[in-house]
Amino acid sequence: MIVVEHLSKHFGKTAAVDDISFEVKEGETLVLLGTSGCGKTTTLKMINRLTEPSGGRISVNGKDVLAQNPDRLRRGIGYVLQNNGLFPHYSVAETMAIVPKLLKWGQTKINERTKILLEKLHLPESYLSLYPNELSGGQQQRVGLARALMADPPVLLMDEAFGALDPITRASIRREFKNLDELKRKTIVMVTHDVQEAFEMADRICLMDAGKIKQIGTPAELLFNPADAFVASFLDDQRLQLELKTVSLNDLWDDASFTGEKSVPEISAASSIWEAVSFLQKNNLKQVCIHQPKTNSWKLVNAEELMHAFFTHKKFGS
Ligand SMILES: Nc1ncnc2c1ncn2[C@@H]1O[C@H](COP(=O)(O)OP(=O)(O)OP(=O)(O)O)[C@@H](O)[C@H]1O
Repeated sequence: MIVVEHLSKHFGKTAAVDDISFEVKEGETLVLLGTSGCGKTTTLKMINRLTEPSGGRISVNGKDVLAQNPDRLRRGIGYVLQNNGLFPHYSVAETMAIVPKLLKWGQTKINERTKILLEKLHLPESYLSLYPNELSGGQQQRVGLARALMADPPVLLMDEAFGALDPITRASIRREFKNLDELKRKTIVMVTHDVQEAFEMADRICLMDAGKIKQIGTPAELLFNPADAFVASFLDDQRLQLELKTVSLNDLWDDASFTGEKSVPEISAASSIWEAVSFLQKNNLKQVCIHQPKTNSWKLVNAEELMHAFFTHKKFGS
């Protein structure tokens, strides 16, 4: 879907992006992760030509982006800006109508799509007349996403989309966004410097440093097969939490000695260990029943057995 080949960007003597190549498959979420100044935003902005590359090639859906009219290209790629990027003098309704108007949609179609997205993003219709300064950070974030989704673009670029939010709102909004059906169908490239966020949102992570790619792979690959010492140490501070979020109940299914028994409450085997333990804690439960949809079977487990299985799991246990 998106193919980046030998892409570079120099600002004077600074090589902001230095000969990087990667692909993003259709429907995949790729997270560009790395410390401040490593070239994430510059990479993202070259995909929709807000920044012109110094060298290399990018194609979206088989078409070279440099061969396309930049305005037309951008109308087909949703973009959620750092700190929302909402225009202060545009109401929510006007903000959501920006791209549809460029695409010459009629007012009825704009109203219909606006209504659908407000509902999906849990924004009341009464907000349509409000301006950004009348909205909370979380609400602004929802409007920023709604604006990017109006024309239902197949590709979405998100730059530190949750950056301006407090940690609790940030975690709950990104969980909500991850489960939005509108986002599940899209090819997404997302920039963040937040490791936990990257691990929660990504199908694959592209870890960058000083304009180069250090490793690109699934969260589990980066955690359990780091390409080098830089990758390992980048994740070290938060390793335990990341492992608990990455290893699923499915991963432990075969070698854990849980009791096979059907009961309620139930949790899917696709859930992470972190989700299972949080579920037990939040609901003040001693045991939870794991459901394995593939074989339609169940296993009963308590928190102690779960943690024991996690720490003795053979494939991981770094
Ligand atoms: N317009 C510009 N002019 C000059 N230098 C720039 C410009 N944009 C970015 N840079 C430089 O390029 C490098 C990469 O910047 P970039 O914004 O891509 O990093 P980043 O990883 O997204 O960082 P952050 O998370 O802080 O946004 C930095 O050294 C930055 O100072």
